[in-house]
Parts: sequence; structure tokens; C-alpha cells
Amino acid sequence: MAAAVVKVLESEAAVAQKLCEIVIEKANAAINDRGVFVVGVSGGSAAKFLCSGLPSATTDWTKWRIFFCDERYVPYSDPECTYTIFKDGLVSKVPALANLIYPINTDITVEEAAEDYLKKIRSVLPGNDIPRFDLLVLGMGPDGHTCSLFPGHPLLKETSKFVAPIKDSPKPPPSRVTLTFPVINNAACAVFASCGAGKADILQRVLEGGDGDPLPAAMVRPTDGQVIWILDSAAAAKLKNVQKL
Ligand SMILES: O=C(O)[C@H](O)[C@@H](O)[C@H](O)[C@H](O)COP(=O)(O)O
Repeated sequence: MAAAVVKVLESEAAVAQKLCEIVIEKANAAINDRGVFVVGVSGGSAAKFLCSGLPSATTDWTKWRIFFCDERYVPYSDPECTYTIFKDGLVSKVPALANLIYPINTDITVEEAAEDYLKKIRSVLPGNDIPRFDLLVLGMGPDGHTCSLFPGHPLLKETSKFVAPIKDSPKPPPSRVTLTFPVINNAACAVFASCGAGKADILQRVLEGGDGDPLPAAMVRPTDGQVIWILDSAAAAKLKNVQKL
């Protein structure tokens, strides 16, 4: 397990640009090596950053397979739906992706949607082993959550389900579908993008530790992969010990 790589940039715009550069670099390397790039994306500012920078990138979009690290169990017509954010912000500009992005099915129960989502992942990453994503693009909430994995929630300890439903998310909406830690920590790479002074204290706890149980974002430690944090200087302001590259 490699130490986290932390990159600190001056502005949010620079963080967005760097995130997109890393995603494209990972995509083109995976396509070159294996002919496919399997990525998980997230909502929040990560979605905004990806939709701003990716459409103009040079890559073979037909080799991309885009999943959601977590998704809110809301209709596609709801502005809170992360799939719709990517449909409008990325797929509308890159039509080749139209059938290569995998939304959760909200016409079935959230439990069924989680099971169905694992089947969708298996259609691209077949077998019985833990699915291995090339890249997961993650965000971290102000409470240290990532995906729909919240501090103190029993789902942090989930080991039998690779994709889980949650019906009591402390952040609305309460019902969601999320990857669990066995899958997250089997990824080849996880990259976080976090900006703003509001993230400084929680980032210090996540990256430099503290008393008590580790926060969910600190539990992202792929066993055979890397973790990259891309921060703006406001978010990184309270870090003392991490090696900033
Ligand atoms: O599902 C959600 O409710 C959000 O997508 C959420 O999990 C978000 O990813 C984080 O709160 C980080 O968001 P920011 O990077 O925008 O702070």
C-alpha cells in the first residue's frame, strides 16, 4: 500500500485541470494496455471539474466505461441525480459515451438497484473476484464521508456486498447506492479533488490522523494501487506533515 500522494495547487481551476489531466493520463494508459478504461465518478465538485475539462480531451472515448462510485436514488429528472449531471455536462458533448455510462435503475427498489448495479459492473468487469476499477474519482464531504459511506455508519464495515443500498444517509437524499470498501480498495487508483477553506480541518484529520476511528475518506487505501489527493491551497492550509508533491 503506497503512501498517499498530495498535490497542492493555487486555485480551484488548477485543481480541476489537474484532475482532468490525471483522468486522461490513466484512461489513455489503460486503453493502451488493455483496450478499455473502467472509471467510477462521483458527484459534488468532482462532477463539475470533470464536466468542465474532459469534453475537450484527446482520448478514444469508445473504450471508456463510466460508472458511479455512488449515486443518489432519485429520478433522472431530479437535478440531484449525478447521472444527469454527467449526461448534460459530458455525454451531450461526447455522444460516443451515450451507451458507455451506467446509471443506477431508479424504477426498482434501492435494494434491487444495488444488486442490479453490480450486474452492470460485472458486464464490464466479469468474474467473481472483487471488481477492479482502473480509477475512482472521489469527493470528500465536510464530515469526511466519501461515496455514500458516512462516519460511524455500519456500511463502513460491509464486506459481503460490493455495491450496497443505503436508506439512512445523513446527507439528503437518504436513499442511495454506493460502492463499498472492498471494491474501493481494490481499485488501481483513487483520486480525490477537494477545494476551499471549509475542507482544511477535516483534511488535516483525514491525511494526518487523529484520535478515534479513521474517517471514511481516510479508509481509502487501495491494497494494490495508489491514492492521489489534489487540493487547492485553502484546503491544504492546515496540513503539516504530509509530503506535498
Ligand atoms: O452524494 C452527495 O451528496 C455528494 O456528491 C457528496 O458526496 C460530495 O461528493 C461530497 O460532499 C464532496 O463534495 P464537494 O467536493 O463538492 O465538497
